[in-house]
Amino acid sequence: MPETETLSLKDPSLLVDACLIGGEWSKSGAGSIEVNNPATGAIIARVPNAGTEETRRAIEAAHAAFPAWRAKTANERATLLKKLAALVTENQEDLARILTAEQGKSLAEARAEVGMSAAYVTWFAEEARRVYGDVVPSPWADRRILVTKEPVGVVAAITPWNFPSSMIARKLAPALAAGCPIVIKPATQTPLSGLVWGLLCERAGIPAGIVSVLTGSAKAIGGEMTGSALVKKITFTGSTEIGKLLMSQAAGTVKKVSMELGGNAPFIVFDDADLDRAVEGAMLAKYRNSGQTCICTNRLLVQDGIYDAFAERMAKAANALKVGNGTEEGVVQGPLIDHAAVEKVEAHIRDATAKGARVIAGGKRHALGGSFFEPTVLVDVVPGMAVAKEETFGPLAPIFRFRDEAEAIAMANDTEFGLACYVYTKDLGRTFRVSEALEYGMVGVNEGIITTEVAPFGGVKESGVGREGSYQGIEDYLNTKYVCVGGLGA
Ligand SMILES: NC(=O)c1ccc[n+]([C@@H]2O[C@H](COP(=O)([O-])OP(=O)(O)OC[C@H]3O[C@@H](n4cnc5c(N)ncnc54)[C@H](O)[C@@H]3O)[C@@H](O)[C@H]2O)c1
Ligand SMILES: O=C[C@H](O)CS(=O)(=O)O
Repeated sequence: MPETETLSLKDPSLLVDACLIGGEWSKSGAGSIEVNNPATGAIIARVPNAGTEETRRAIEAAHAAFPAWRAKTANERATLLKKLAALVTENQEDLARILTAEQGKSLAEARAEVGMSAAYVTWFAEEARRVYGDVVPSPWADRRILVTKEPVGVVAAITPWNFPSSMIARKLAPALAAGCPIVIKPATQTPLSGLVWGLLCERAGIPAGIVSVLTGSAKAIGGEMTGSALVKKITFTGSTEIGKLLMSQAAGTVKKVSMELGGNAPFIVFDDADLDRAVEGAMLAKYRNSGQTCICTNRLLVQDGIYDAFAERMAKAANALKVGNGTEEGVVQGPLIDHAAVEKVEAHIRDATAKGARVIAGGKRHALGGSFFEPTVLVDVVPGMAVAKEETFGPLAPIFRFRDEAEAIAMANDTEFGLACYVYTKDLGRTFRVSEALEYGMVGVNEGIITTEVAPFGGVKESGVGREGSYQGIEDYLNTKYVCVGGLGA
């Protein structure tokens, strides 16, 4: 029987173990679900196992609250969102501790994620007041052409465990800014960072029913969200497999969809790159959140001339990473989310080494046990190995080699995914040639960390549909309306 663990919080009320449904805190559902700390296995909370009935109530409450919310001025919504951002910032330490306890990432990364969450809310508080329309020159003397933007209505959001706070922020903020209510289902593994959004929205003065947060059966909640005619948009962040399922379920009522899905990011290093900068960037792009981010590099493509030097430096840097409980000072690699994640990393290492790859750093479960894994580097990796095609989602850096620009581009694009990619070179012409040839939604040039609320985040191919963040991020929560005003006389 796992032990229980009490988190040390300045404000213990931020550890919320009930669902927010139409402004009411509820423990309704089929029993409860344990929330475990992946670093210790301890139970940190139990949350409701809500299902279809609770979801229906939340959707109906959102539908009822929508007219008054959309009738508020953009400035009134912006003011409430700024209060919400201030509450996130004021409680950053507690929110980070809750996040680390249920997800495992280091406290430093958890603080950064909470900071990014506040940044998304602040950004869309500002964007709320910039939802512009158009007045178009009319082809008719007696008519005028107006184009306006209107909130789509009730939004349903389903989010992943790897960024359990910021993935909610970059959906909740544009939805509310645009005038839409939202019903949120956080990941089963990390519900607490989701439920607390409901509490903070309540404390910010956002009206009852505008934000609901439900934990429980993903299939039942998702089925009600995608099947309800009252829900006008589905916004999902998670695996491509589940994204495709939700898109098909949403088709029945022709809902708008935003999909932020899986990745398989190539990290391309040319002979002329700044080697130290490339290794630094690769370490960030690979091992952030112990390799469990959608834009983590999944394949390192290194040109022949610097292959050995790059691999040696990567191995040295990987061996220097401190692995442990995210609350420990200096720890930069927490546990993987669960044992299935560990088994996937092991399967990719087994497959690659069976086909000729060599381990030059890590390569096995960490001595700490549980779901801790050694930061690993493989060399002599070639296409045809599982790591070339499958998203590892763990601390595994497989290094492929390439001869020239054309081969690098062909290797990088040889995947059904198209989320993020990285290119290291000092050559300006090559920067533009390669960036333009790569089939991805985002390109980091000489940078391993590219996420910001001001830029459009999203992918092409099977990495998704739509963009989050930037001025574009609010567009997905708006409908366009064309108004032709006639009978005006010459
Ligand atoms: N593109 C991005 O911005 C982005 C960000 C984070 C994670 N991801 C991707 O997400 C994956 C890892 O996250 P994950 O393991 O949580 O993904 P997942 O798809 O397994 O789960 C994501 C969410 O979907 C829910 N879900 C699962 N089955 C469902 C169903 N049948 N109906 C409704 N909801 C269901 C889960 O409970 C969770 O809330 C990786 O592929 C990663 O690349 C993408
Ligand atoms: O896992 C995917 C997230 O979108 C990571 S990021 O924090 O937005 O880069």
